[in-house]
Amino acid sequence: MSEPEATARQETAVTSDAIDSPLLVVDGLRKEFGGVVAVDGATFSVAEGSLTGLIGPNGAGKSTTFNCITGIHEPTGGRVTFDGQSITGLPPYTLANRGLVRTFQIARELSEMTVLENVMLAPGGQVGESVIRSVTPGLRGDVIEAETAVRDRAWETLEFFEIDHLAHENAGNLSGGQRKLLEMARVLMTDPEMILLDEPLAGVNPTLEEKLLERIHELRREQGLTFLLVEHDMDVIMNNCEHIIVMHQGSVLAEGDAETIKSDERVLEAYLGGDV
Ligand SMILES: Nc1ncnc2c1ncn2[C@@H]1O[C@H](COP(=O)(O)OP(=O)(O)OP(=O)(O)O)[C@@H](O)[C@H]1O
Repeated sequence: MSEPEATARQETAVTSDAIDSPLLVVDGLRKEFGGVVAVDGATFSVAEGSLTGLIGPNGAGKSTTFNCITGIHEPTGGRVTFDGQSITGLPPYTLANRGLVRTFQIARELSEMTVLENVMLAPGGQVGESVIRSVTPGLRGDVIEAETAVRDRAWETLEFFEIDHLAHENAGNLSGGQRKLLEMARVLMTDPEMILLDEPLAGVNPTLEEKLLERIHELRREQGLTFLLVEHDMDVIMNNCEHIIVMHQGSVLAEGDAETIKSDERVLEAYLGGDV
C-alpha cells in the first residue's frame, strides 16, 4: 500500500465524516465494568438507509457497544446521537418510541403464547393501551377498531416474514430460524426507523437465513429502514453490508466497504491471521 493510500485509510478508520447523512452517531463511547474497559472511545456513524456491519474478534467490544446504544448499559463516557438528538443512556422503551429498536430473544413467558399473540403484543403495539382503555366507558368502539387494526397489521407482518402459517403455534415450538423471523416481526410492529441486530443468523439454517436477509434488503429498499448488524459470519457481512466497521480492543480499528476491509492488514492481524 502506498503512503498516501495508507494515510487516507487511516483517516477513514478514525473519522465518520465520510458519511453524508448519518442516522446514528457514536462518538467516543466508553464503557467500563469495574477495571475492565470493554469499549474504549469507539467512534463511528451509520448512514441512513444503510446496512452496516459491526465486526471484530471475540472480546472486541461489539456487544457492549450494541448494549450501550440500545439502552441496556449506561455508557461510562461518550455520546450517542440518533436522528440529530442525543440518546445517550436512554432506556430501550424511550428509544423504541424514537424509532430505534433491537431484536430481543423471545422471553420464556412469551414462548407459551402463540406467534400471532407475540406479534400483537410487540413493544409499541397498541394492544396493551387499548386493553386499559377498554375499561373506560364510551371507548369500547374505538378499542375494537384499534385491536382490529393491530391484528390486521400483525397478520401482514407475519405474511411478510412468511410465518403466517405458524400464527397459532406456540412461539416455544418454533425452530431457531423461525424464532429469529418472529423476533424481527415483533420489532417491525413498532414502526422503527433503525433496527439493530445482534447475531440474527446464529443457528439459522441456510434457507431461513436467505429469507431473513432478503427481508432486510426489502425493508431498506421499500421503507428506507437502516440496519446495524453484529454478526460473526464473515460471508454474510461481506456479501450484504455496504459499510463495515471493525472493532478491536474496544475501539474502531477500520471501516469501509468489503474490499477495503478484506485488504486491510490491521484487520487481518486483529483476527490473528484468520480468513476474513
Ligand atoms: N458485564 C460485564 N462485566 C465484565 N466484563 C464484561 C462484561 N461484558 C463484557 N465484558 C468484557 O468486555 C470485553 C468486551 O466484551 P464484548 O462482549 O462487548 O465483546 P464482543 O466483541 O461482543 O465479543 P464476542 O464476539 O465474543 O461476543 C470483554 O473483555 C468482556 O469480557
